[in-house]
Amino acid sequence: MEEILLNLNGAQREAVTSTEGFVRVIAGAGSGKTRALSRRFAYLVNELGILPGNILCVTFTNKSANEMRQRIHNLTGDNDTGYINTFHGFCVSILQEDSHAVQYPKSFLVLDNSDVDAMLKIIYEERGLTLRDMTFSKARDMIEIRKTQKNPDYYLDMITMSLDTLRRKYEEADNAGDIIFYGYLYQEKKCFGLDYNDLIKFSLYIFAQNEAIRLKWQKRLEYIMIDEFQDIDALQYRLMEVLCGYHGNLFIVGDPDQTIYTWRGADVRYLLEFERAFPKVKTIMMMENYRSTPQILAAVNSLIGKNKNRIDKDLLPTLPSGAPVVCHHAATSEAEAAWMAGQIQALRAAGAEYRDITVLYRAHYITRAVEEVFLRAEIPYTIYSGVQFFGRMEIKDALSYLRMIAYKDDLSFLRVANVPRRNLGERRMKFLREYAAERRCSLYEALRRSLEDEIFKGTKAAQFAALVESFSADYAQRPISEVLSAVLNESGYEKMLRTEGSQERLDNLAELKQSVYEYETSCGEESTLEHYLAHVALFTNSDAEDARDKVKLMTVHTAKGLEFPYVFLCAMNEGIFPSRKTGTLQAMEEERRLAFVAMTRAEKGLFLSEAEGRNFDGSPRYPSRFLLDIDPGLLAYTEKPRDGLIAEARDYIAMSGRCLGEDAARPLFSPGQRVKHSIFGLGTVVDADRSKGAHIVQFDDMPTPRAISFRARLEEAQGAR
Ligand SMILES: Nc1ncnc2c1ncn2[C@@H]1O[C@H](COP(=O)(O)OP(=O)(O)OP(=O)(O)O)[C@@H](O)[C@H]1O
Repeated sequence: MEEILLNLNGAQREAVTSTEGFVRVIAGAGSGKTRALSRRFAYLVNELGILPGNILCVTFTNKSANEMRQRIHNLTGDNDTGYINTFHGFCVSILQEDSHAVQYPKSFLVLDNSDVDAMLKIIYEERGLTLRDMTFSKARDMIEIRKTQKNPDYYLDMITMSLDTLRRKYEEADNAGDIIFYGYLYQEKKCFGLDYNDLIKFSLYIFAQNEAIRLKWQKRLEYIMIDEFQDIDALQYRLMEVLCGYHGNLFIVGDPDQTIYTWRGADVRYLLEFERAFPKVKTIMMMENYRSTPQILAAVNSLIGKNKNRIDKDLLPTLPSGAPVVCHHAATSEAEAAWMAGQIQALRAAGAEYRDITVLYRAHYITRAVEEVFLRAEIPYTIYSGVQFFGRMEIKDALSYLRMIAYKDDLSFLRVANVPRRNLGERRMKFLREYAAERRCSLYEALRRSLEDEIFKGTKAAQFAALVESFSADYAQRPISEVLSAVLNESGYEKMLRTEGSQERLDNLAELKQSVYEYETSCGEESTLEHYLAHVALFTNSDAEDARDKVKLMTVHTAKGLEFPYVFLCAMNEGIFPSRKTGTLQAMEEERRLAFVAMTRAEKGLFLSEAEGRNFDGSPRYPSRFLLDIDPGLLAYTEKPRDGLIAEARDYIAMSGRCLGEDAARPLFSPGQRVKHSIFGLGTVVDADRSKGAHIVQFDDMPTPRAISFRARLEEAQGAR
């Protein structure tokens, strides 16, 4: 008993030992939620003698489920760790046992995105649809929306209709939306496949239809615990309600400030209104933070305090004082990365390991500059979310186009000849391979010589050859950046990505173009295409060995729930973080929570940075509003942005704030209040006009009043005229 409660504070002990009834823990970042949750599991098993198989512990990701399983195994020594899983994972357990109730076999398939795409491909081919009718990514979204919102009862078709009837429904569909939707349902049923929505819907259906099965699960789950409750969605909530319906022992933990999945249907109200939904709810608050230094906590409290829709609560420090939060402004992304590299080397010199250091960012494409600098500085790193920049499909494709122009080699040919589709499939490739082997020439040469052959009728082989020839003829006289842009355009490659709706890939290509441009401007005479290709080859080959001591690079979403001794949060610029896609006040608050999640990952050191430069659309890059949100007294600047830049940034933010409707919520100066303008000096507010977005001010040194836009900052002033 003592061991289980060892090193827990009062609130944590209470959370661990309050086993019966409905318990809600509202906890701050780093306040030991995970510790409390795993100890509670151990307490139930070791102290109360509950069987692990009668406990359900729901986590947000598979990764945290694995970690939780490990922790609980260490605490209980029991190999049976019960149901520790995500909601979807748990539904797989339900269906593996009870899918017979819907006439599905135990061996049903759980579908992932690539399975869905494969099904879409069949439907498009069968019904003559093209990406012009709907891109795959749009089709996947459409299916998701129909399943969750428009046709929430769709699963009844899957369960109750015979395969033939479902097929007929698909065949009778006459518009792209219906064809794709019913085609997909048919394909799913045909292979007994279930996607994430189906897993929960099917489980709920079985529970609703079959009381015996429902009671079996309800009785089995004597205790239910749910982590990251702030990100629960409606279906998951419904499932939870059913599952706890017999014993009524439900324990939930969440932090409203860490809601970052609203865009996927999460609803923080389930956490905030929990006590209204269930009887006799006990609420425990955990605000003491054991992770970060008081300096880091002061900065994050200052940031999250700027969100208007939140319960006011500060994280309370428990650790001794540490280093100040460092903030750096750089002239370019490269300079920013170089600064980070310098700081990392300094941390190493002071005794830190590379593995203690993590670089966080909002969007994948940010890693390009960081990776280049780290490679040069020989800082070992590993990317946790997604693929390394130069290993990404679209980057490899784009570089292969360049190589095709310069070298016409077989590898590049194989990579791009049929991307986008030119009808050069396996049969024609085989023909080229045989031709090339016989005549000892390259595949491209083989193609060029056989363009007239019957086999290439109806293909775009001739256009491809013409493209390569025309670029080969004059690339040496053109800047590489221009060649790259032109070839991505004329080859149809970018168009293909646009039709697929792959915005992230397009962003990555824009980043590649930017890097080529920087390479040209910094290399002078040496900047030939061949030189450039040799230069990037170093990056593409660099993912070989896997030593353990490495700096980690990951997106903020991936970092959820993790902690690291030193955190670098980079590219803190408007348009990146907050993302340029942020269109509403709510979304902006979610971005701020995301920044909060990022910063609260840091234990000993937090380094914030941003760089001037241009966005992909050519607009200037400003420091992020999230940096400006933090009380400047809490940041130690190694290099501060110019005052002019900060003023421009504030203007920009004020303007974009108006688009978000921020002004509607902004407190105004009231008539009679004294204010100070940076140029006009002291004055008295006559009126405030929201529709005009301006205060009317009578300045002391002016004969008539002026309307001063909300964009200009007026400061509160004391003293009568
Ligand atoms: N009572 C305690 N005394 C000392 N250290 C603690 C205590 N509780 C938790 N910790 C430590 O504090 C850190 C944060 O704990 P944990 O990871 O459980 O937090 P969390 O609430 O899940 O965080 P987040 O929501 O930010 O991901 C861990 O390093 C943990 O070991």
